[in-house]
Amino acid sequence: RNLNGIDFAVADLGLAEFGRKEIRLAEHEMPGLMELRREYAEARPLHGARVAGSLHMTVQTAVLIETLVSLGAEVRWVSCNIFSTQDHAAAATVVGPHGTPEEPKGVPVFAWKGETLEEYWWCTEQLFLFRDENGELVGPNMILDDGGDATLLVHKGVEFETTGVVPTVEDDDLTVSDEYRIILDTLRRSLAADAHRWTTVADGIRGVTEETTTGVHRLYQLAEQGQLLFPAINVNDSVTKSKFDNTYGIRHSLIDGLNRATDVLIGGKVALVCGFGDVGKGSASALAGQGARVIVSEVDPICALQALLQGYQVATLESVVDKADIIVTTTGNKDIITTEAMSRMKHQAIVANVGHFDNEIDVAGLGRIPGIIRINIKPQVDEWVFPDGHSIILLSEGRLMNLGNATGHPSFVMSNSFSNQVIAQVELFTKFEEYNKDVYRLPKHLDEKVAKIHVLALGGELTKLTKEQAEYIGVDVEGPFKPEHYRY
Ligand SMILES: Nc1ncnc2c1ncn2CC[C@H](O)C(=O)O
Repeated sequence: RNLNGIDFAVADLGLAEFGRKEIRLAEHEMPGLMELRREYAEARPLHGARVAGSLHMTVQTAVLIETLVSLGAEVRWVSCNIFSTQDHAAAATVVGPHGTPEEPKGVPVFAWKGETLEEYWWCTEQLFLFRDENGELVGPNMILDDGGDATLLVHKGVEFETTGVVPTVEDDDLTVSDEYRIILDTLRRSLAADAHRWTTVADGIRGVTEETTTGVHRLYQLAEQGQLLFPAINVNDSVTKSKFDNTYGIRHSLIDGLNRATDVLIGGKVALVCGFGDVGKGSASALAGQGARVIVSEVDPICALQALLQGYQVATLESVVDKADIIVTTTGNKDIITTEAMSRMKHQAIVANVGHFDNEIDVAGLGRIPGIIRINIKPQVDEWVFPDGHSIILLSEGRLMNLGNATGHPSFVMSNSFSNQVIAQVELFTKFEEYNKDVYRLPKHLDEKVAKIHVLALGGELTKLTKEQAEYIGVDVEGPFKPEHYRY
């Protein structure tokens, strides 16, 4: 739809008032973003920026978007997951703080909870349709990505425009996901309409800032292959992002998701956590905190040793999957939970994924088991009954369940992550000539700056180094306090 010159596709603009109330409450919990608004209010460093954002359209993201706008940016937004949008936040973002549902004054958003995959990729295409002052179509000059889907569309678009052809895949080729077929169809239509569209878009992009582990992995792969079309800042590996959001965010939202989805008692149960990275660590501690007996599976001996020394049993999935009541995947890898594993699970075992993509659990394979029955309990909660009568309870169809079954990480922890996003957007937009087509991280002093805002917001008191102490450990009184290789 288009109202007052703003194009958008959201569930219901009537939810905007409710969304605005929750955004206002969230602002109080997001001191990093509010501090950056104050600091940059004069300079408006993002004036002229056209930011295409693909990141879960939640209340917290609405505060991020309105921070980017307050720094001068023009923004278009989609969610990066078909279940993660909070419809009232999407509505409030379109209406804006000073608009009304009849006369919106906010930001174009194309996102609603429960999109089909076709709708998801249609939304992602809308992201790139900015208009200049003459109303002419113009692309974004910045991407803010979470998982890399927006970046992927541009890169695949350029790849196929270069070769002049979009590959066709056989209908019975099971190695190609339904989702990738939709991406190919999207780009096939795009090439037919304009064979230079994505090349033109890519030429106009100064850089991308990437939110999450999985998206960052994709960027390093593109950079290694020399195929990265523009500079990238890896926001995920700011310490104040991955050591906080990934660990303490999931510690809050995994339990939230399990409780809203199943209300099952977690205490006394056996919980299998696949992966003991930043997300696995937060997941394990949350489940242990509820009284579950936590077993961890890991490929990396260092993470496995950490799990053992924190008191968790470390075993292979195959050896314990028939004893687990709750199974959570956090690996960022694929094919972790196979149909064979699910066929051996306890009756009504709960299967949940908190990795970015849905390929950790073989949901497509589950649907192909002869005689399998899917019983929808409620949105994003399905019971899958096997021919032998046992069933598993699969959350959010194997997609991110903390956002699908609950509302994702809480505001305060997202304030850390999104402060890094805003700083990274300003850095790349204003200094893009200083960057090559490679992947960068923010300097440590900015990481410490984000941390300091949030320490003080929680009433923490920082101790100051004396000049002598600073010299003794070879740092500046004001930091950075640690060498690059320090691991926190
Ligand atoms: N509340 C949230 N708003 C936006 N994104 C969220 C929220 N909770 C988790 N995420 C996912 C982003 C996270 O930083 C990641 O790494 O994927």
